[in-house]
Amino acid sequence: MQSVTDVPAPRNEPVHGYAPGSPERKRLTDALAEHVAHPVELTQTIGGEAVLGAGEKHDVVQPHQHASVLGTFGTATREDARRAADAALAARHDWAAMDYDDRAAVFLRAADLLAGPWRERIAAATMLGQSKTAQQAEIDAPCELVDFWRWNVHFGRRILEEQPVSSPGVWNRLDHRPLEGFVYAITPFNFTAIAGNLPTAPALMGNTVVWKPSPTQTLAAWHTMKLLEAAGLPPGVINLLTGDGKDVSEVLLADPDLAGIHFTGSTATFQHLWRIVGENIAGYRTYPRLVGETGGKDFVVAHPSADPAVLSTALTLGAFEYQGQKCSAASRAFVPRSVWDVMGEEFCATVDSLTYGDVTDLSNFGGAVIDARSYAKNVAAIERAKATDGLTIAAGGTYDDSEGYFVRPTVVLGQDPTDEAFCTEYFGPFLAVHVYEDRDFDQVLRTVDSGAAYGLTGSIVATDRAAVAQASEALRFAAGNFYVNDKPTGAVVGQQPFGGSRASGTNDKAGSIYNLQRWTSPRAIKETFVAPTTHVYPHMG
Ligand SMILES: NC(=O)c1ccc[n+]([C@@H]2O[C@H](COP(=O)([O-])OP(=O)(O)OC[C@H]3O[C@@H](n4cnc5c(N)ncnc54)[C@H](O)[C@@H]3O)[C@@H](O)[C@H]2O)c1
Ligand SMILES: N[C@@H](CCC=O)C(=O)O
Repeated sequence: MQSVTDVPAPRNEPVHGYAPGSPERKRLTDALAEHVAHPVELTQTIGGEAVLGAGEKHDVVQPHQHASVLGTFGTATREDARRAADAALAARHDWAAMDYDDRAAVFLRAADLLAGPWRERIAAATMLGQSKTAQQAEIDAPCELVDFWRWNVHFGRRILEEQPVSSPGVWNRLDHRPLEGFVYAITPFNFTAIAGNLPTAPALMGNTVVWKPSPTQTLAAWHTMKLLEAAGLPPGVINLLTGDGKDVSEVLLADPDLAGIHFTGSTATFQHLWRIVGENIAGYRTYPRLVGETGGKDFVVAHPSADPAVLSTALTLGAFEYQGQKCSAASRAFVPRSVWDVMGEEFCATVDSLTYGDVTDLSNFGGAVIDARSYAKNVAAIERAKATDGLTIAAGGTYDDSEGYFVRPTVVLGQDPTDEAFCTEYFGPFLAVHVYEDRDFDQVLRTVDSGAAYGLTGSIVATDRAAVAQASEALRFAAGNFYVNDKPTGAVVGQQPFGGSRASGTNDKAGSIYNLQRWTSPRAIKETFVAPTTHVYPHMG
């Protein structure tokens, strides 16, 4: 049982601007130079020990300059996976028995280290390894990861506080136990904060974890692991394995002690993992908790009353920040003809003016897409658009991978809102726009709702309040995060709990009380102070 004390009040980490001449800009450029000058051996952490993955070796490169190697890892083997699961199970008893405050203190200290002395090291690793600009890295890690760690401690405490009523002579309690076994955290390339949150949220609630980050995010993940160790995380609580995870899953998904999967990534990968768990279901000690936040085909719908400047900015930022590689990125837009006539041309010119380049040149708006696979997928989408009747390239449409995986921000006008461009997640800087007749707003809302399998984020841009209310109701199940007169990206922990349903995931809202609840298995305890000593009821005479 855990005691309940006050924890520090959470607050959102302020976002640094890195303006020319600022001290944080100097620290950031120093950190960038340090990473580039010293490629690292990206070891795993198993039971607190640093060991190189025993399998095939891979380089982590700068996507905007793919000849530049930042580090090398070895793919985790089945043996590595076995040792990691054993280490997690060995650490489980002591970690679960530790008071909540002691566990929380590790993550609060990690948050303060990241907000302070580790800030630029992790931000620079995120910029270089994942091709993020200073702004995009800043809102990811440090800021969002600091927020996850601080807010989770606050939410976890609220869960412990949740206790039943007691009737006279009886004391009822809830013991918020961790799950029985280990949690398998599998994380995506695009957010260092998500990668850091997925293993630590279950750990805060007393679970021990095997963490498998994305190969292309390994540099920042490795530094995050080192930061957690510096914050006092005991050996074995989180065990980091490198590589693509295929062999790891063969071992861990077949383990009777698999107690949960904390996943963020594509819909296809999550469905694959779920399928294997389903096949193995009779072999587990307990039903594994499956928490997965997955893909999106996020919409912006404009009403004829929309402010053209608000719409244009929401589309530019929503679709093209971080090269469209946010699960929340606007990738389909529905714009009334009267509004498009006002803002369409200027919007496309703005998109064509966006600079994508080397992210160490802080004047750039964006960088490259993550790797050759993503580049090929986006090139294919652009070429298909060029070759398809009814689709027209209105901005961008070019690409070049000679130095980095660069795809120009691309706007495609589509007459048919059911075309593939309006329902497939390309996960790149590709925005499909359908211009509709002003009178067809009702029909367009139905098309948006049924047009894609996902349900992650979306926006309505309108000044007419009745239109906002109509869209909010018509699109109630089309997005787990719904925005009014804003871009559909940029959720802040503690302010807009994040996640979606349908093909976008289990909607357990990362960085919220709902998510942390999934990592506990409450035990109800009833204690009777003066216990009955007869089985005879009054009515029995
Ligand atoms: N909804 C959200 O909150 C959210 C947030 C970020 C990203 N995403 C989604 O993530 C996707 C992009 O990320 P990605 O390209 O890293 O996704 P991905 O599915 O390719 O990979 C995600 C993780 O799964 C691992 N993986 C793949 N197969 C595996 C297996 N058999 N066993 C174990 N691990 C395995 C990968 O190595 C990686 O670590 C997009 O679809 C995006 O929408 C969703
Ligand atoms: N939470 C982020 C998206 C995470 C997915 O990539 C946002 O709201 O933009």
